[in-house]
Amino acid sequence: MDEGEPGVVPAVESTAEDIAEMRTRGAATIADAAAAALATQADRSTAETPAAFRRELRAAARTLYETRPTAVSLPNALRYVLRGMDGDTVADLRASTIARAEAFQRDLAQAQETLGEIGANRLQDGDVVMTHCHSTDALSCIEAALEDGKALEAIVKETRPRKQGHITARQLREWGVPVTLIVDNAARRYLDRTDHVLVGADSIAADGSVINKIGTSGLAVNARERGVPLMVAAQTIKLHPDTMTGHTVEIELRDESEVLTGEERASIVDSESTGGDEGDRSPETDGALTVENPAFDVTPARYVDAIVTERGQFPPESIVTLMRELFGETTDEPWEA
Ligand SMILES: O=C(COP(=O)(O)O)[C@H](O)[C@H](O)COP(=O)(O)O
Repeated sequence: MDEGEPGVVPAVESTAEDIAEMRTRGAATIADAAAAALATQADRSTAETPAAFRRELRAAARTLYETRPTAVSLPNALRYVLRGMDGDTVADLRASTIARAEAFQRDLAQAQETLGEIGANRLQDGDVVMTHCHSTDALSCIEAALEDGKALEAIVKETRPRKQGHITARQLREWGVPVTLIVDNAARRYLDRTDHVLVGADSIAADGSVINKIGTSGLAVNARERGVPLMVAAQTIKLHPDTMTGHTVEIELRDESEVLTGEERASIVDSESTGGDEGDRSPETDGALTVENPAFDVTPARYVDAIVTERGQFPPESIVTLMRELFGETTDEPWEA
């Protein structure tokens, strides 16, 4: 991350670092943390003029925006809060920004609950649900189904390289759901006894394609081949308005170290094959061994059976109508103003 922008309070810097380092992760959780950070910036700002206050809030939003590129919930949250910054005095600007951020957080929690109730209707008593990664929106559907008295079982994909499947498994066990944890490569085999694949989303494009944790698209293709429906649980904050004007969603590439330790690299690229010294094994010098670590992939709309939002469930091809209604045709980046 950069040096830091003038006026940005340390709490915002540390929220940004938590997001970048994935101590705070998952699209909804990131959006919630970003809104809370803007409220903290507003609260702790020492700006003496309205112009300075606005500058600081924009700088704070930029700091948060630059952390991770794929989950659109982050810029959507920042845009929402900054648009609510209103007033002619620092006191008014502070109060309106904090109120707007708090409203955002309340709505986010409410949307997740509502979405869960809608998604739960798709799940029947006795169903087996396969999950990928850890999605609070997806889990909300399972929680609501359990509250309705339905017994569910889960097949939880480990989700390499960071194993967010363990977080999902822990939550499901806390709720008393029987869990079978599998490695990602076993998914197709276990689709034979799966009734629903249930995943979340980091972004949803105007054509209904779903951007989610790497491996989602392969799972979706396999699920279609096996005749298992794929349901995406995603609050409308995951709709990516820029895709209405043809922009593509940037897929985050993460560090090699999540995939391969230095020792593992050395065991692959030995001194013989590099023709160099024992110590000459850094990623820079072992140019011929490239590790790529995309964090997300794109699942085309045709493999998705339903997108469940707090506004109802939609066939993916019709999501653009909701996107237009909620975001209009254009978006701006108020932190660049
Ligand atoms: O892909 C991930 C998390 O990726 P990462 O671990 O890289 O952040 C989740 O499926 C979505 O963010 C949805 O989560 P939620 O439903 O909680 O918003």
